[in-house]
Amino acid sequence: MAHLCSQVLSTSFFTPKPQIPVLLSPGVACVKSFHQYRFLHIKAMQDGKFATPTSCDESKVRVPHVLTVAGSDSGAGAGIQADIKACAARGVYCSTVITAVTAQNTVGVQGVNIVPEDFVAEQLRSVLSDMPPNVVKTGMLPSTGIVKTLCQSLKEFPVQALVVDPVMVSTSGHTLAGPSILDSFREELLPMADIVTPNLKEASALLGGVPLETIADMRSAAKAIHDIGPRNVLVKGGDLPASLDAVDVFYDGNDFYEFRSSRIMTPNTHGTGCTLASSVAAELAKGSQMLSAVKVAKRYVEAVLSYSKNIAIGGGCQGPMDHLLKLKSNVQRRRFDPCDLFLYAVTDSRMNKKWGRSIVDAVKAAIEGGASIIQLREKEVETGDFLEAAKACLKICRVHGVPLLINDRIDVALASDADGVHIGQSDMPAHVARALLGSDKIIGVSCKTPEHAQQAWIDGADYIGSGGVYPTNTKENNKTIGLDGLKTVCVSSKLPVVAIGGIGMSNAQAVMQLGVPNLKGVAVVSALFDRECVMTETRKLLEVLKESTKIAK
Ligand SMILES: Nc1ncnc2c1ncn2[C@@H]1O[C@H](COP(=O)(O)OP(=O)(O)OP(=O)(O)O)[C@@H](O)[C@H]1O
Ligand SMILES: Cc1ncc(CO)c(N)n1
Ligand SMILES: [Mg+2]
Repeated sequence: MAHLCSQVLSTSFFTPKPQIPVLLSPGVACVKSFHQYRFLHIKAMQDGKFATPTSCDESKVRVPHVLTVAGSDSGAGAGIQADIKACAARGVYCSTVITAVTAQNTVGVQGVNIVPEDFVAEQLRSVLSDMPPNVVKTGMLPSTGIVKTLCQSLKEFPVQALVVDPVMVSTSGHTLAGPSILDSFREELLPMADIVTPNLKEASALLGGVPLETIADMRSAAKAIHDIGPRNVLVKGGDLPASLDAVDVFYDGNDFYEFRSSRIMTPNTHGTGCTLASSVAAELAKGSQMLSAVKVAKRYVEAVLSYSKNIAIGGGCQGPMDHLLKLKSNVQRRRFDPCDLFLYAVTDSRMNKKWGRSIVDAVKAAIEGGASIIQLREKEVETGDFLEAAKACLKICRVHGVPLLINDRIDVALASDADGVHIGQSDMPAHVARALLGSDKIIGVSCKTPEHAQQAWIDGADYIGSGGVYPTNTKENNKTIGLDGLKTVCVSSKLPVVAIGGIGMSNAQAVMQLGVPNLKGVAVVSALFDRECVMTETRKLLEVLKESTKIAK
């Protein structure tokens, strides 16, 4: 495999032989010729950075850029709209040349209006002459004239890579580019392409109508299409009948690769092809080699399909996907609910060591016992180990819908994508933590006084922890504020409060019966973790807390 890969990487991407580049300033190059232009991109990619062909200003930041030349889909599942969203999701700037405007929805294609050839040429000139993209990706090219115009423009303004998605028929069966374009595809566009990504019907059309029904057929088709001239071919198997997996066949002229993912059972597959090709283009623009670009793109399509499998947009049977899953997963993260503070379990590395348990085992047991929120307070663990433990705990917490907070360590919270942090008065100020963590994460602050509570509210915290209510030996030199001190803080606090410090089975009821509405629960360390069976102790405490709320009512 390793040698196959190196074969692929060394032969598949660009044909021109490298020449000596003209470097005008370190890291940034002004380029004189087509070959130098391409070589600089290869070199920059090898160095992990790109040269900006038209700029010699070192202070400017390079942005990977894909130009998509495609049709507009009013339903926004495919076409230009899918391309922009896929590029945005992959962190790449996307400019657009629109070749046709389609009236389309989840039912089908109601109309197609082709943009005049000279206006496609004008859009191409506008973008290519002023803001050269790293990669051009093509979608719907509805006329021979438009294909020829594009090829002409690419000769005039060469780019690092050309990704051709030979869009012909929509999934609903409507013709988007008729057979008249096939000759110009075969004769002009495909020979310029670094990769072409036909689905089964398109591969068949490019080869004069051969039937394609098996993976073996897809391999033969990939080889035959490669003979037309593109450097790489990806025959997509989304529509392969009776296939449990979604299998795509990649051929680089030497080797075949099968990219497999499980087939996601969903009607929301409109635009998978556009999304895949745009994602390949985006990865190439960021500097990936072809094989890894295809691998990453395929994984992204699978993730988006899986994320979007149950979304309901439109009444037809071909729904769109939701490309911006990363943004959405933040937005849809369960918001902090003050009731989460009810039984707040705080881990302690010394106690875990004493009882011979891992952090993960301690967390698992507390959750099984009914803890409603977990805080990892690990003062004696190395950062790397803490991060790994946090990630493992997070998996368990997510399964049970229990939020996981990290004590003090904002870096560990960020790196593990934990639900938030709990910070003390001498840690990073809460407003700085808020700026670092963003609006979705939970922030709790330890407060002993009404002034602390007021500041926590101003700083954007979600809750406060108040104590020590009783003397405790888990925290040295910690002033005890007693039930009175707790009550004073609760009464003044605009935020929900969890009581902490020396609370256990014997005194939890007294705390909960203080009778202040924003006291939402108790945080405990020793009462759970300095015991032989964490799960049993958590269960017992939960019962005590439930009982005390009944009494309070
Ligand atoms: N149900 C599915 N589950 C997983 N992957 C899928 C599914 N359907 C398609 N794919 C993948 O999506 C990518 C696009 O393939 P497909 O054959 O659907 O292209 P297409 O027909 O050009 O798409 P469209 O015309 O809908 O934009 C491929 O990588 C394919 O394997
Ligand atoms: C505009 C447009 N481009 C591509 C496709 C293929 O999915 C589509 N349905 N519509
Ligand atoms: Mg399809």
